[in-house]
Order: sequence, then C-alpha cells, then structure tokens
Amino acid sequence: MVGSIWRYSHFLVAAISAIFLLIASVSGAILAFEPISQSIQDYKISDFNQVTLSETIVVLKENYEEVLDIEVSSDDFVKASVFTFDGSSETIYIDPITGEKLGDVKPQSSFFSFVTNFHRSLFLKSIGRGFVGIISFLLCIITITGLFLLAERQGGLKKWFTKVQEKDWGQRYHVILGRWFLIPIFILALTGVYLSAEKFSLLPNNDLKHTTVKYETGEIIQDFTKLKLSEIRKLVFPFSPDEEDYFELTLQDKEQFVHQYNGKVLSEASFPFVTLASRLSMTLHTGQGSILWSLILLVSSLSMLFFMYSGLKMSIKRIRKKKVVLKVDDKDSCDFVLLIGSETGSTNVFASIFQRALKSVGKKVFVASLNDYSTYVNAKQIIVFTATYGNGDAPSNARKFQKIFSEVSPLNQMKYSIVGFGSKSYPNYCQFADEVQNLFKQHPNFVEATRLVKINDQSQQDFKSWEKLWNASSEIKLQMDLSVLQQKPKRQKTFEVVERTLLNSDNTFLITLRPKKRTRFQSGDLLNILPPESSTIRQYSISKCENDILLSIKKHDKGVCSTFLSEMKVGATFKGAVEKNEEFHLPKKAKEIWMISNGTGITPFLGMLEEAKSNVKVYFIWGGRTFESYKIYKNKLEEIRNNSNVKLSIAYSKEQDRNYVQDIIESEEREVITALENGAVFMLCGSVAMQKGVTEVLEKIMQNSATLTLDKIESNAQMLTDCY
Ligand SMILES: Cc1cc2nc3c(=O)[nH]c(=O)nc-3n(C[C@H](O)[C@H](O)[C@H](O)COP(=O)(O)O)c2cc1C
Repeated sequence: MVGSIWRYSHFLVAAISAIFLLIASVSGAILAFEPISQSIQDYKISDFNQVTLSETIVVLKENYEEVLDIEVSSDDFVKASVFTFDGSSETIYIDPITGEKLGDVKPQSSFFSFVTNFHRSLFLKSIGRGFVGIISFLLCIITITGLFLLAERQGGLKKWFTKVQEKDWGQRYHVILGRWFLIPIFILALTGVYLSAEKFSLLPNNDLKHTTVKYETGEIIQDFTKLKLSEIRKLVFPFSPDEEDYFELTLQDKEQFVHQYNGKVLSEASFPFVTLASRLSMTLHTGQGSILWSLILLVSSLSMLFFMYSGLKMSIKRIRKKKVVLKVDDKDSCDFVLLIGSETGSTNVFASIFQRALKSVGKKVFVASLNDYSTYVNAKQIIVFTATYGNGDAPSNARKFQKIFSEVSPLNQMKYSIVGFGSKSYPNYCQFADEVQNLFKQHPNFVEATRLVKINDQSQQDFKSWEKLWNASSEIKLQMDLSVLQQKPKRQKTFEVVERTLLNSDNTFLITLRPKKRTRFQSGDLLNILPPESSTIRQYSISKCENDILLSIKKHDKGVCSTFLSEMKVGATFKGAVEKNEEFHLPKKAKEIWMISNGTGITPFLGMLEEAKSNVKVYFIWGGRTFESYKIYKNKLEEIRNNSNVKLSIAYSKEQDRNYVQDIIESEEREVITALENGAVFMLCGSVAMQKGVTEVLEKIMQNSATLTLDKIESNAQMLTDCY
C-alpha cells in the first residue's frame, strides 16, 4: 500500500510537471556548459593560494591610476575594476602577483543570457519565476518519492547498489540511473526552490548589522598584511585617501570595514545563515567554480530526459496491463471467483486469458483484487493469481488480504486453486503465493483443486502446465489463448551454426554460432531466441570464443528451444538477438576473480577465462554431476589449466567425493576471506539452488572476517550473479 502511494505520487507529480521539467532539464543541460566554458579560460595563477591581499593591493596601486575593487571568483580568478593611467575604466582579470591584465571580463553571452532567462522565468517575468519555483518544488517531491520507491525495490537502502533484476531495459536503466542521479537532481531541485523563495522575499530578513570592534590595548584581531587572497571574496577600496574612508572587505562568512592605513578592523558583521545558504544554493545550482560539479549537473539534467521517457513508457505499459481485465459480473451470481494480486499489471494479462477461457464455455466469473476478498453466495471455486513483490511481500492490491481473510466467514464449501507469479531471480520466489496457499489450506471451508503452481518470469510454459493441471482436475476443459503474450526479440540477427556436439549423459550439448553480420557481444551477454511456433523468448548466457558465440545448453524433455537448437545441423541458420548484460561482464579492475558455476552456468566463464589478463588471479570452481558431465568442457578447460594465473577445482555431485561447489568454497575459508578482503570479485552463474548454497556458505564464512559481511560484499559489487 505504502509502495503504491509512493508510485502514484511519483507518477502524478511527474505527469503534472512533465512539460516544464522537460524545458527545465533541456535548458539546464545547456546552461551547465557556461561554467565549464568559463573555467577552461584559466585565469588562475599557479601559486594563487600563497598570494597575500596586501601584495596584490601594492601591485595594483603601482599598475593603475585608481582601483575601485577586486573580487575573487569561485574559479579563483581575480577580477579588478580599475582606472588605467590613460583614464579609461576597465573590469579585467589580473595576475594578483604582478598586477598585469590577463583578459577582459566579458558580460554573459547573449545566448547564455537568453537561455538563463528562459530557464529562470520562461520569459514570463515574475509569474514565470513563481512557476519555475513550484516546478522545482514538484521535482523535490518526485525525487523523494523516487528515493522511497527505489529503496523499496532494492529491498532497503543498504541494498541500494545491489544487482538490478529488471529485464526491460527502460525500467532497468530508470533504476540504475536513479541510484546515481537522484541525489544531484534533488540538490538541483532544492536549490531551485530556495533561489525562487529568495527572489520572492519569502526568506527571513538577511540585512547585515555591523558592530564596532573595540580593542583592548595591544590586541590584534586580524593581521591585514597576512590575509591571503584565497580567504577573501571581495575588497572595495576606500573612496578617498581621507582617514575616515576604509576598505570594505568581504570574507567567506563576514563583512569587515578595515582602516586603510593601519589595517585595523573597525567594524564587522557576520553573514546570516540565509545569505550563506543563498550563496551555496547558487553555487550548487549553477556549478560555478567546479568543472566536475558542472559535468554532474549536465549529466543529471540529461538523465532527467531519460527518466521522463522511461517513466512514461513504464506508465503506459502498466495502464495497458491494468485495463486488460474484462468487465466483472455480480459477485453473488458467479460460479467462479478470480482474485488478483498484482503490482505492475502483468498478472492481470494472465487473469484475463483465464477469464476469457471460462467465459467462452459459458461460465460466470467474478474478478476482484485480493484486497476486495468477500463472501460469494454461489461461488464453487476461488482461483487466486498473485505476484510477489518487495522482499517476498504482497503486491499493493493484496496487502490487506491476510487480515480480511481472517475476518470473512465463507458462506459455503469451495474449491481453491492458487497460481503464484514471481521470478526465480529473487530469493523469496513466489513467497506471497505460498502464504496465500497456507491460508486456504488451513481453512475448513476450502478444498484444494490444483496444487500451487509457480510461474517464473511470466513463463508461458509454466502457465501451460497449470492449464493442464486445471483441465485434469476439473470437469470444465479450458483452452487458454496465449496469443496476447506473443513476444518478439528486438534487433534480431542471423546466426550460422558452425559446430554442435552430441548430447552427453546429462543431455547437455555445446553449439557454436557465427553471426552473419558484424555483431558486438561479450562473454556474459545474453542471446534471446524465439523458437519457431513459440511465443516465449528463451535466453542463453553467451561465451565469446574468438568471434563466435558458444552456448552450452541442457536439452529438456519438453524444452521447445533446447530441442530446436539440439536438432540444428552445422551450416543451418536462425535468428536471435544479443542482449547486453553489463552487470555480468568480466570486471575490468579486479585483481582476483572467483568464477563459480554449476551445469551449463559454466558458459560465460569459458570465454571469460580466455579474456582474463595474465595478471589477474582466477579461481575457477565448477560443479557437475559426473566426470562424463565434465568431458564436453574438458578440452577448453585443460588449455586454461596450464595458465599459471588460473586455479581450477571441480566438484562432482554424483561420484568421487560427492561434492558441491559450496563444499569447495567452505574448505577454502581462509582464501575466501583474504581474497574478498583484498577486493576479489565472486561471479556466480548457474542454478538458483547453487546460488543459495554458495550464498549461505559465504554468509557463514564471512562471520569470521573482521571487516566484511555478505551484505557489504554485495554492496561493494564484489558479488555478481547470473542464476536462473
Ligand atoms: C521490485 C521487485 C521485487 C520483486 N520481488 C519478488 C520476490 O520477492 N519474489 C518473487 O518471486 N518475485 C519477485 N518479483 C517478480 C514479480 O513478482 C514478477 O515479475 C511478477 O510477474 C510481477 O507481476 P505483476 O506485474 O502483476 O506485479 C519482484 C519484481 C520486482 C520488480
């Protein structure tokens, strides 16, 4: 519920302010170039930090007829307003040691002045400024709600930088860029609000109040001659040589009037917080004085454009999916009740397929969210389709279900059937469906019609197996039309089979593919294949061997794609699309890498072992059933075994010591701790069961580390996983 409130507010505020945010981010991105172009002019002298103010005053007095003021910019350039000996008035950049002119201070270019005006007020003067202030405030809300959504999605702030599971690239990069740019965007928005509030005099009064400095005998409160130029912001020279005229000195935090002959501070006033905050806001909002910050602001403004695009795409997709469920009948007149738990709407698509199938055989179906569970006068069966969200939690429209279920007394005996929608890439696979199943199981009014079926990543195959189960257990035989789920891989290329091995005792084979056209890929990327007459894309992890793709595939009895590939002859071609999987590429900076896999999870490592440079220490651990299982990889691995930087360990689960990869890791406890403490990266590829086993062992081992925990390893990106 809380999650959906954040989501709705995030979406609503973004939708309201979209056009103006678009304008602000484009113009903001352009304006980020202004401080960059200023900073690269480089009027800063090399020993700027050593120069004293009095040195500069002396040389200026020698070089110019009269000096009005000097000012130190945030780039450490020194500007001076002077009268030259030929009587002209100039504002120039000077060398503070020699007093020489380095260049003219030019007014803001007409282009930047035009864009600044537009960015500040949309050319609408005060009304525009007010509007921009409101939009900045809305942007603050968007970033705050975004922060909560991201934290929830990642399973807490601690896991902020752990692997992003989303497969859709727009959604994926919305999350990835969000983790990096939410904070700079929030700073931009907050400082924008502050600067607008200042313009409209909404901030407390910040007038300066000078107090006269009273000296005890001999006391020196500031040695004017030693004051460094880097400590000052501005110095206004005395109006005349008369003793009562003084220097007006602006330091970082206060203003002082200083006696022009003896350097004594006559009076001073500290800047109020409001003034200091205004200055900081200006610097942070415009990037003045720091090329790095200006670049961050530039990329943040551009990332806002991406957020708008990907956010819009996600919202349209969600709205479409939510609208999918057909018109519902009256709850008390229906034989079937279909209850849905969904966060982003994909479960609704499956629900509508099932609902249509029931309607096509003349059955009345009442459809509702799990949160709306109630009594049903005529219902014979309740079917629950529910996703799992967060960390094994209920999706937002099912959060109240457990409570309501305990309060509602069913009117009659009913059958029930639960279908869980989830993803094996999450540790608590379909956990909420398990919880719902337990509730029904323990209730005396309900009898199980079909066992709980879990659908991994909206797999049509899994859904079809539930369809079969339903048809076997029910008198009503249904035909579910899955055509609406038809997918097509994007940017497909043609691949030719250049080699294929026979199936080994594990029904596993290797297939080598050559792209017909130039295709960029790397070991760890994924190959998406839509087999003929199928509507579901299958993904295989790629090993790059020279310029070919090597896949290691286990042929499943009813596996459509693995069967299709296992029957491919050398020379045959088919279409597929490479999908980048940046998060599972060979780490570039690690000095030590542990490659841990089982079964066909070995694939990306076959290429990575070749790719790893000789100065990188690699510990390769693979688990298979028998020595026979190992044989198809033997040639490749034996070549690598000779490299001195690679250590190979193999665990056989069905012969020899009957070991698993996690047993090898457990036996190497000291090495694991030392490696991880020295920054090693552990890469895991293979089954979820292996991932679970390895994670448990690592968790146990790391209890003996003085500095690291498993959570820390994950947040340091020292653990990369690609398990299925
Ligand atoms: C942020 C997030 C968290 C998720 N957490 C889990 C989880 O803990 N367990 C699980 O099995 N699936 C999890 N999933 C996968 C979803 O349950 C799965 O994609 C489901 O099909 C989504 O259905 P919906 O679109 O109807 O919400 C998660 C997905 C996301 C985006």
